[in-house]
Amino acid sequence: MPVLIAPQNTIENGLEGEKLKLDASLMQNSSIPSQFIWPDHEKPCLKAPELQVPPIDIKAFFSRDPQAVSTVCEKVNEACKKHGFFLVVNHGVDTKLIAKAHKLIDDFFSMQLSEKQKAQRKVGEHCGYANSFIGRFSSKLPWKETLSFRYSDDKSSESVEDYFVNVMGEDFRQFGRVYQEYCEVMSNLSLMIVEILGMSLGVGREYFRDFYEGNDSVMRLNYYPPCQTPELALGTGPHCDPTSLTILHQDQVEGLQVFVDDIWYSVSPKEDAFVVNIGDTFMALSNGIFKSCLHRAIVNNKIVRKSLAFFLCPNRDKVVTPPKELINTENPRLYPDFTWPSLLEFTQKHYRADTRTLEAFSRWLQEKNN
Ligand SMILES: C=C1C[C@]23C[C@H]1CC[C@H]2[C@]1(C)CCC[C@@](C)(C(=O)O)[C@H]1[C@@H]3C(=O)O
Ligand SMILES: O=C(O)CCC(=O)C(=O)O
Ligand SMILES: [Fe+2]
Repeated sequence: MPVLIAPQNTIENGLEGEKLKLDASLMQNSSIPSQFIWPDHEKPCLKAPELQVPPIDIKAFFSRDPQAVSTVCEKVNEACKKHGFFLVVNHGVDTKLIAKAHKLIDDFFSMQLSEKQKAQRKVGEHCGYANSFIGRFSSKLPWKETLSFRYSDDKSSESVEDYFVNVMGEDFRQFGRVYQEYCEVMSNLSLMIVEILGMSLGVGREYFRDFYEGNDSVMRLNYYPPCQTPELALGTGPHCDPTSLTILHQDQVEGLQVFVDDIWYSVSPKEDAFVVNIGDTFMALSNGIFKSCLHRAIVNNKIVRKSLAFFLCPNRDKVVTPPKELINTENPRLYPDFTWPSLLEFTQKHYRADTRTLEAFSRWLQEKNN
């Protein structure tokens, strides 16, 4: 099992750590540190064919017109059984809110490093600011900076606004308010999408909607600086999201690629659409019927690329177990019962997310329980 945490004395705290921080000097370098160079078999193809992902019309589905409902369910079913990616359009999310959320990514990541490090992600935790993930990985470092924070539907939990004020200071109250609103909208959109997934799997509208009420999710801002050698680096390496569902809004810079039938395809940005993909947790919940697939983000040598990623996660007490309708002789049980916090701990401390995460996690659980 690949060791996830780099030996602390080599990268994060040592001089090495400073040389690997993504900052102006590193971005102007014509040659990038070896820790950011991916092995030949994982280097990106910068020109990839376009993946045909179906646009799902949310408004049409909720019009309750039987034809619209059945068309949406057919498209979702086909896409999720094959690669787990689809687009959501006619979603009703305020375009001004999306624009504000993108603008604040620029505002945050253009700050001094010392300012950003007030939110520094701590080893073993998944929230906070990360710069090239030094101290997390010892090689194949992603060419990106990220800021991740928790969003909980439960009003008794710390709000996004309070998180930013506590971590960054009173000047970030409005910043936090924007992302609190954005996360609330994403959470509501997620519940509509899991209603559609329930109908597509034949378990009805309410099953997954009830499961994700009171969700305890993760919001992530991805910031990919220009890289002088984009053919050697990756903004985000090949992975499957361990979470349940990802709602991604790309800025208008190409970068997202999905691995389908052994070919890397690009999913081009569309301003009026969110890209939605199934994560490992929902794949387990659907007993493997809907797929969580390998994807990555490439970088370029000219312009910053940004993306907003909302990762739907169930409340910590929910047990991930498929509805009985999805278990039968043709579809025997694939994964053990688990809770999201245990899968999260596994990906944070023991395993770098890839296509085998759930299998490795199942073995880890078994060893832990024996
Ligand atoms: C709970 C999470 C862990 C990651 C962020 C969210 C959901 C996606 C995960 C991630 C993006 C999968 C690829 C590897 C990763 C390390 C990354 O590139 O950021 C993952 C995130 C993480 O572990 O911080
Ligand atoms: O930035 C992107 O387009 C994809 C990022 C991603 O896959 C992730 O953050 O999990
Ligand atoms: Fe992802």
